[in-house]
Amino acid sequence: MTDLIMTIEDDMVVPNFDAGIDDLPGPSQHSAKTKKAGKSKTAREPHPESSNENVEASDMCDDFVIDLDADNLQNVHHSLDFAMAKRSLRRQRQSGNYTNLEQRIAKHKSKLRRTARSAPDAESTQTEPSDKAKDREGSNEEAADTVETLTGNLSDSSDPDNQPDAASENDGSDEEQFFAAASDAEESSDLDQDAKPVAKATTKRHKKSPIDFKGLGFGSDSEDDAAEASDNSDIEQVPQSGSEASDAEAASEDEDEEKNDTSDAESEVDEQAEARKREYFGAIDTYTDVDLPESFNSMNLSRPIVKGLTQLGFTQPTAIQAKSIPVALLGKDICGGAVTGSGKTAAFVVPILERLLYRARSTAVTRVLVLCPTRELAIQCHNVAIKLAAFTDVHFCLCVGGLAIRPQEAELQKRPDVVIATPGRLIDHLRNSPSFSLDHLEILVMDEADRMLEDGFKAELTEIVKCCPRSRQTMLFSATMTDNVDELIRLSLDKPVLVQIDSAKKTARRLVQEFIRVRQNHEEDRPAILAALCAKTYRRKTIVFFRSKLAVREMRIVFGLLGLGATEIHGDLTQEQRLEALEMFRDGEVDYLMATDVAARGLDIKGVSTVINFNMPVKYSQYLHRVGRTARAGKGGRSVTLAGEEDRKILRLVMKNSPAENVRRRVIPPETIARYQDKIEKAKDSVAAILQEQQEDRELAKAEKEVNKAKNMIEFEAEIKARPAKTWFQTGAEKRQQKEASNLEYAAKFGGTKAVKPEKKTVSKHKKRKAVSQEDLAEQKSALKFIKSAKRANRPQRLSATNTIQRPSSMAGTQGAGKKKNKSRGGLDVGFTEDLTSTRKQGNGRQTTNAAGTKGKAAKGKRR
Ligand SMILES: Nc1ncnc2c1ncn2[C@@H]1O[C@H](COP(=O)(O)OP(=O)(O)OP(=O)(O)O)[C@@H](O)[C@H]1O
Repeated sequence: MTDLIMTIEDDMVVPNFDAGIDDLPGPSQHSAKTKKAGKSKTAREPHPESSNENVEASDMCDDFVIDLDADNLQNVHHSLDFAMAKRSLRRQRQSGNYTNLEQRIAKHKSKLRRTARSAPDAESTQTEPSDKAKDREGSNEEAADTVETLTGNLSDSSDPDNQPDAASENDGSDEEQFFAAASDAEESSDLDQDAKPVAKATTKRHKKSPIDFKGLGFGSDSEDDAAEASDNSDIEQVPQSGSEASDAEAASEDEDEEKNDTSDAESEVDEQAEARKREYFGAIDTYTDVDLPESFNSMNLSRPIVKGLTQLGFTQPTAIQAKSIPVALLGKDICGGAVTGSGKTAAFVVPILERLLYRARSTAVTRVLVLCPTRELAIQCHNVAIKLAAFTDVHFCLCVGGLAIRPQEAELQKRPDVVIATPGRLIDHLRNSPSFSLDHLEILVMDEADRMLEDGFKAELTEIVKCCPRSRQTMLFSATMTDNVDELIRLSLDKPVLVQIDSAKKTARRLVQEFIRVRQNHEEDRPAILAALCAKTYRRKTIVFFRSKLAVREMRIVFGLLGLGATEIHGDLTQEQRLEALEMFRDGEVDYLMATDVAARGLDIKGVSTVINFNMPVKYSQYLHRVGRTARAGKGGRSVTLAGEEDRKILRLVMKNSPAENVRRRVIPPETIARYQDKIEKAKDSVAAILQEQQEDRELAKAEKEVNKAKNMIEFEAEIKARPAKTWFQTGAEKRQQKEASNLEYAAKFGGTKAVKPEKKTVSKHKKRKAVSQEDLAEQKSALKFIKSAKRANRPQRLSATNTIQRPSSMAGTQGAGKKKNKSRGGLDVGFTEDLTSTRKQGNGRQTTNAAGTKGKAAKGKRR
């Protein structure tokens, strides 16, 4: 490929302590040229995103990462060249002689600890209370309650009640030792960390290890492990064992064969991905000479855009914005990657708006298309775009599935400047909405591009891309981008610029990740662990992710019975119910949002303090997106994952890609689990009854919908028959097939992840049908029969380019969201959005949470 390719790399953001970093021998993946350029920038002021300094530094020196302030780091580098030492250590280890060097490292580390202890507490000067402080608040609240539960959560080793159930575990000693270590670490994080953050960082940083499972209590149960766990229990000793652990090769000496294999496989996969990336993006040359803008004002943006940004409180660009906006304004294709919550939405919306300010206004055409993988994400993106464009005359249209199609068609007929859509609905419009086309498209954006490529949208995307002019500018953004370079080639980016701020495997810098081990024979403990966690520790704005919809429904009922306000979001709900649930959670009406992965990507809900993974997701990228719902926009947050034995691979990736001081282990004492198990057991019958009731509700609602549909068909038969028959891009079965295939492809390519099991759609449908009463079934059948015959009657008619059949206004009036018809286009945009989000106004059977967690009476009342 002869394209001129430019890449902006991590080291373009200059951390506070660049001098120290630059002194390090650069890792091999950074070209000498880039390093040199990085050095030349050391005098520059810290970037607004310099809060990312440690993460970025860790990218540059992936083996030794120190979370220190500039002075300490310089001390370290001046006194010992760690990277060199590490290499020698490795060599000496191979020859069996490393005592001397280890002693040297140990000496320097203890010196470092001494320095760190005497160093002033940088973080304690923060105005915002730290997460730890907030947790401490929680702890105090808990103290009045069943204190042992909270301390139990943190496994207070001094409390006999909090000791692990030795009888039930075969590795009591190593667990006990480890609990002590975890407990110490956790408690000190609550009580001491603010006082000694540097000391903590110093001692724990060396635990950064790709394969330090023992550190999390996931190691084997051998005596050796127990001994090592014992070492780890003394936090001051961690660096010694940790320094070994931080060296992937060295650590592999202590790991079992399986771990070695996986580690090798992972690095091989990484190398392959890197090679593919380089092949596609060509020689890595650079943007290092470009002065990155440090404020929006210095980006030469127009006044209306700056006003929009200011109104949203965006004064300084985030790193991804600082790097990609200037490139996007040049009209170049972009492949942008930055950690979750880093402001990628504005990174593409701002240049779009800026460019649209200079559009020819004589003819209205759709010039920009933004594709999002989920409806909620598209709605959110639409809202952000409207706010940023508040002082411009740019018009938007939202086209997402699950909402009335007619109002969207009406909007599209007005040829909005920007269409924000989900792929399926967009294709529907492209095929069936008269006069809508992408012929004049200038910019195509794909948010969460990797998800769209990997998750069954590939064919749809290809179809959409085919409909766009080749001359367009294309921008792809995601927090987990790089694995899909092959797919990006297919999307024919033209001379793309890679704007990769953070590694595609990194979590947000201020995210603390906790793990709770669920032993092989204790899988049934999960509900009790979750209930205990939420009832006692994580009481506010918490999202809980599950693998299945049934699990979401069940746990929501359990939460209701335990008096915990929760709502749910998953694919079995109508779009209105999904939006309703989000709104309730956003507004703080409930504290818990129980979700499947439908809510894992992109959602930006202010103040989410905790994300809990009831199960570890099957892909590491899913994990990153899930935990990315907290710790956004530079704020702190916490994730808690219930990890089983089968989750080691993902856990290993977490360990490898997160600063060690941000990874914790949490232990919940068996008594607490038993207590909550008891409560859940007692509620079992109620849960079953409520589930049954919900199932019946759903079936009835479905039947009601079909009947209404049939009524409409009868009432408007002539008009409906006169319409052109819709054409579909893919059948449901084809789509499912493709999703399975792409998941398998992903698993085969990138290993370390499992293919998603094919959905058992037919079985569940069958079961559902069984549950419906005979009467409803008969009603449904006759309605469906009628619909089918009406459709059959329509079949010969096909959409043609010249077809301009007008829909009867009476039909448009039946679509709830389309009722508002503002005269000005701007008014329409806003009204449309309001209609979408304010589902209450539409009487859509708001989900209310009562003690039993059942859906609202509104729906039932409506039915009656
Ligand atoms: N320049 C800025 N200054 C302050 N806050 C910002 C800025 N840019 C974005 N934000 C805020 O950061 C948060 C995250 O932004 P956004 O949703 O665009 O992140 P993202 O990178 O797309 O996340 P994800 O990968 O999860 O989709 C939002 O609440 C947004 O308001």
